Amino acid sequence: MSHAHISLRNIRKTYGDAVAVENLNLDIEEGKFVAIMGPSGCGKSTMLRMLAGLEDVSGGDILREGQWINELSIWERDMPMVWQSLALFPFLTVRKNVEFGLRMKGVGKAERKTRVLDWLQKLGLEGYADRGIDQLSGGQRQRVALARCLVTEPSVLLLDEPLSALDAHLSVQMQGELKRLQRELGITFVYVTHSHSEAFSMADTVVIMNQGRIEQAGSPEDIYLRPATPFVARFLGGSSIFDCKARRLKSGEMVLEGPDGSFKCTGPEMADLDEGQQVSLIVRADQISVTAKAGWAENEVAARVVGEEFIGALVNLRLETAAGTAITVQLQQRDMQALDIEVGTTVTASWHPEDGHIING
Ligand SMILES: Nc1ncnc2c1ncn2[C@@H]1O[C@H](COP(=O)(O)OP(=O)(O)OP(=O)(O)O)[C@@H](O)[C@H]1O
Repeated sequence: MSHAHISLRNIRKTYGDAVAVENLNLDIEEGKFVAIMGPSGCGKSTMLRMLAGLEDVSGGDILREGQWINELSIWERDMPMVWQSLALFPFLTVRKNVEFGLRMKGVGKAERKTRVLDWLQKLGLEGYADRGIDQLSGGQRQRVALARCLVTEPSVLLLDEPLSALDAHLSVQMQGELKRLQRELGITFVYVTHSHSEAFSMADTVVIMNQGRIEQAGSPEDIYLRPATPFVARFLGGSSIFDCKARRLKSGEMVLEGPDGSFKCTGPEMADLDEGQQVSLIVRADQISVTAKAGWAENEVAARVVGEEFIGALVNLRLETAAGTAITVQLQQRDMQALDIEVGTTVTASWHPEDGHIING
């Protein structure tokens, strides 16, 4: 029987009466980059700390290559963790910081020296070996923290928001370096982040958590194109969510009806709907068009412009329907100028029936 590299089975963590993680099941394949996302307090760090052995589980099993590892110590698990605060020793040099893990493992002096130099080189730190930690930039410190974990050549690395203390430019640079290292070394990365761009640009699998549970786990494309729950669609942002009920017309065609009108959808999910079934119709911001006049498209809704945000060449236009549904539309700046609209203007938002995505509930 083949086993996932790491499996979490029905993992639960409680602190007194408070439940931090509940019924959490996840299989992580070897050499994959798994990003864990979710709102603050949803249990991301707790899950990572349980994997690392920094926190006991209250229930469930952690398996590695099919072996039960719940009771292994941090050192025996060999899944080091890099986190935002880095936890470097400020009184030791870069070289001594990186060497630390090898000393703990009882690696001999000569081998320690070679391996430390090798990793300092791999991370572009060879000129900094004898510097103190306080003489380094944020990005250099981040690399020292990574080198300190990677020098022990673990097959799994746990990372808790490792780039969140860096400025935007450095963070993007480190994202590229992290992904390259992960791919070249074939290490499994379990990476907690608040940043959508970090998760979606680097991960093979994105896991979205909510209130201690997993809402959806899948490829970035899957999660982006096919959010499984209204929560995931809301969490990712950039989509409009219409509450609807399925209704069969006299013609036999199924439509989606709600406070914002009656909409057509040609997605494969339509065939499985029952009359009266409650669904959420999700339409991405880049799939919605805005026109000044109505009567052009199959799916249309009138909405008032309530805000606009300029992001480089794009504009996020925020609209609200008479029923109070929030609609987000992404436009090119030049298209926005051609529309000649402002906050308070009423416009028509429309989309093609094949562009809607249906979620139960
Ligand atoms: N030592 C603790 N004692 C009591 N409650 C805790 C403890 N550690 C975490 N919690 C609670 O467990 C829940 C999950 O916390 P956790 O730190 O895992 O969330 P998170 O998703 O990592 O949040 P953030 O994104 O803000 O870092 C929270 O409600 C938190 O308050």
